[in-house]
Amino acid sequence: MLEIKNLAKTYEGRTIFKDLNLTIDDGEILTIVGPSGIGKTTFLRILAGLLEADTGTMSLDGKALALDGNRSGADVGVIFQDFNLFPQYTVKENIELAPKLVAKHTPAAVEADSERLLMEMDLTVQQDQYPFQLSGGQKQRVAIARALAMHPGILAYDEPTSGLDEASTQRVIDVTKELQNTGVTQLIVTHDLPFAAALNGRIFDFATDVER
Ligand SMILES: Nc1ncnc2c1ncn2[C@@H]1O[C@H](COP(=O)(O)OP(=O)(O)OP(=O)(O)O)[C@@H](O)[C@H]1O
Repeated sequence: MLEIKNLAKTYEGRTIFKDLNLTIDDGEILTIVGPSGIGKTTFLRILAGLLEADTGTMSLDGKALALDGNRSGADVGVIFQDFNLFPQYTVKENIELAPKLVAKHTPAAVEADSERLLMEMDLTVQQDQYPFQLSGGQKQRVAIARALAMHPGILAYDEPTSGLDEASTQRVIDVTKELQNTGVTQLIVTHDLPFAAALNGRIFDFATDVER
C-alpha cells in the first residue's frame, strides 16, 4: 500500500500543493486527472524520488520513502512521457541494465526476468533492436518492462497515451489490466478522459482533491 500524507511543494515561494493526501491499495489502479499546470508531473517526480518535497510523508508497504529528491532504489517505477530509454542499448539490454548493475540480481535471474517481460510485453521480436527502430507504443512497453524488471512496489505512468493511436491506447489499457491481475499497484496520470474511464480505476482529481 502506498500512503502519502500532508505532502506539500512550493517552487520559488509559489505553492503547487500544500496538503496532498492519498492512499493506494495493493493491486489498485488509481487514475490522476487534472488540468495542465496543476502539479501532476511535479507529484510524480517527487514520488519517483527525483524532486524534493517541502513537507509530508510517503510510505510504501509500511516503509518510509525519502523525500529529499535523491532517492535511489527500485521501490517506485515511473514511466515518463519521453520514456528515457538508453539509445545506445538494445531493447533487451535496456531491460537488463539496472537489474544487473543497480539491483545486482544474479545473471540467471536477470535473464529469466527479461525473457518473461519480453514475452509479456510482446517484444520478443524486437529484443535486439535499438529504441530508434521502435514505434511509440513499443518504446512505451520497453519502458514498462524496464521498470518492472526492478520489481517495484508501485508503477506510475505520466500521460501514457500521449502520441499513441487508438490501437496502441487499447494496448496500454490491456497491459495495465494484465498487470493488475498479477497484483501490480499502478498510478496513472492522464488528460485523456475516455482512457481514464476505460481503465475503470478510482479517479483522483488533482484540481478538487488536493488542497492548495
Ligand atoms: N522547476 C520548476 N521551477 C518552477 N516552477 C515549476 C518548475 N517545474 C514546474 N513548475 C510549475 O509548477 C506547476 C506545475 O507543473 P507540472 O508540470 O507539475 O504540471 P502538470 O499538472 O503535470 O501539467 P501538464 O499536464 O501540462 O504536464 C506549473 O505551473 C509549472 O510552471
